[in-house]
Amino acid sequence: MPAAGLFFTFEGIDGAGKSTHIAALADAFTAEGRVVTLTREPGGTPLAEKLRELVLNDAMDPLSEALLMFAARRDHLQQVIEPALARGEVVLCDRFTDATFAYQGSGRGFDLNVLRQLENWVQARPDSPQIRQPDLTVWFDLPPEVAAQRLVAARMPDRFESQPQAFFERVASGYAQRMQASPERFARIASDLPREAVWQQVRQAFEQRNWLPPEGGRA
Ligand SMILES: Nc1ncnc2c1ncn2[C@@H]1O[C@H](COP(=O)(O)OP(=O)(O)OP(=O)(O)O)[C@@H](O)[C@H]1O
Ligand SMILES: Cc1cn([C@H]2C[C@H](O)[C@@H](COP(=O)(O)O)O2)c(=O)[nH]c1=O
Repeated sequence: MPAAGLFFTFEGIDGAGKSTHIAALADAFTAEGRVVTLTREPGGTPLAEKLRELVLNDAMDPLSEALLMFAARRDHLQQVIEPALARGEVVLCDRFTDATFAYQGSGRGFDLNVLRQLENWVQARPDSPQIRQPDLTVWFDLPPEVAAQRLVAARMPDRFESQPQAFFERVASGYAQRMQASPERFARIASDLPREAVWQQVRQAFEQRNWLPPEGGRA
């Protein structure tokens, strides 16, 4: 029987350490013989990458920002995520809808009920009464002041990365609320630790759910 598709998303404030570990997870699944689709939001398709350029660089009001995030997501789901899951692949997606609730909802103060409605429309599936949601969301939880220190050394800030620390405190509390609402979908990773200690938590989150074997556990 072909393997079932698996959809995993990675969340956290800017600089929390997602990218560092997504590549290692892709290697771990590939080593298990799985085909991996590595992708990101906003982005992942030619159209969604164009929308990414706009939302990361152009000034706009919170409703426009939220609508563009969901427009990019709709295209990404239809062109990349759903087809990959239908082929039985492992989809590793750097950010998804929890980011919209955290950034546009808690960060910008945009109406959460409108976001819930958009989530229901955009993630609707023709073959199921349930909307598409990740099988697991890995949340890299890092204090905003630590993330800011890490990013200073890393790159030029975009529209989101240049927000003040209070914005990222609201974003972090938005992630905490999303986890509280669906605890079974989340693995919280204490991320203010050395890279190897963070990786061990990430790996264990997948081993505990039997999506990866114990590290070094194969002959
Ligand atoms: N555990 C760690 N300790 C110290 N520095 C780290 C750790 N993990 C990642 N970093 C560094 O912090 C910076 C941000 O990491 P990374 O790019 O992985 O974060 P991110 O969550 O993907 O960020 P963004 O969402 O903004 O793209 C990088 O320079 C990375 O090398
Ligand atoms: C999906 C999504 C993303 N954002 C923000 C969060 C980040 O600041 C950027 C993406 O940059 P990254 O380096 O690729 O993480 O976009 C958002 O505000 N809302 C969303 O739904």
